[in-house]
Amino acid sequence: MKIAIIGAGNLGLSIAKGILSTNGATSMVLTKRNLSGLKEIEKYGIVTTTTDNREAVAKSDILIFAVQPGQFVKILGEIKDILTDKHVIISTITGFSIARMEEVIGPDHYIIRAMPNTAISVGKSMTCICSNEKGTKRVDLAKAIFNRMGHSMQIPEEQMQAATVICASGIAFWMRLIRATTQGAIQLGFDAKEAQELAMHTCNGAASLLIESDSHPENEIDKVTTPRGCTISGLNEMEHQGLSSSLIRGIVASFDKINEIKKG
Ligand SMILES: NC(=O)C1=CN([C@@H]2O[C@H](COP(=O)(O)OP(=O)(O)OC[C@H]3O[C@@H](n4cnc5c(N)ncnc54)[C@H](O)[C@@H]3O)[C@@H](O)[C@H]2O)C=CC1
Ligand SMILES: O=C(O)[C@@H]1CCC=N1
Repeated sequence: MKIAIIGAGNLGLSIAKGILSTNGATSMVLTKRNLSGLKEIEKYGIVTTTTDNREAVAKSDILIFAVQPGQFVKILGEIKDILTDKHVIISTITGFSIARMEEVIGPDHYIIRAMPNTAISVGKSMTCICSNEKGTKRVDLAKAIFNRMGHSMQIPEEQMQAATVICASGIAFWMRLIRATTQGAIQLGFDAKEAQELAMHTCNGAASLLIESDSHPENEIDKVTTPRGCTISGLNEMEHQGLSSSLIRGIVASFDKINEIKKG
């Protein structure tokens, strides 16, 4: 697969690293306005870098756009006349609808919107996908690409904003929970490095338990809460302090904000 990543910033570079670590491309062209931050990744034989988006599009079949929303219209305008049937167009741009893309490049292209997260760099992204394709050929290809670097789910376009909050911003939410658990472990006597190791592997174990056993969180909680034991004491105190409530309210605040940004 010949892949171009248009806009190799935080997300674009994470996707590039994920593709490299899963041998997901035969060639990869990365574009950016200033190429100095791409020196490391250029050392991989299949990677080339350029500031020329048209060159990247012409050399590739799969186009992954990862620029800021304000930069996108200009870039689409720049490359629209060289888009062909061979191209699979994938946009990761937050809040930028398929209809708005069609306004710039025309209605005859199949467009995929994908919302990955930065864990894509280590092959563990939760990526939501939607498309204007009537069939499934390109969506299946996009799913195959993102499934190599984690897990994907096809959703209606109306749910992309919510998916952004839960999956893309979600990385930051989970990081803060891991950080807080680490701080608790330090207070209980572990040094900072050990504390983080305990927190992140326990978090990984909790998610893996659910993924691999198809279980429900409360089912797993019941297994570790001894009557009158320490787990239920800790859990109940966390709930008295508003743990679930603050997480839900944070998610809703994030969703309100993303809708406000979309309105412009
Ligand atoms: N950071 C994240 O976790 C996620 C971000 N997104 C979305 O992905 C997009 C990119 O986000 P970030 O990577 O955080 O932004 P960023 O600002 O780090 O990266 C954008 C890159 O595009 C490059 N660029 C600007 N104009 C260009 C042009 N004309 N040609 C080629 N490259 C150009 C910039 O040099 C920059 O490196 C945004 O739309 C964001 O909403 C989506 C999911 C997750
Ligand atoms: O914080 C933001 O607005 C963007 C969208 C998802 C990740 N970063």
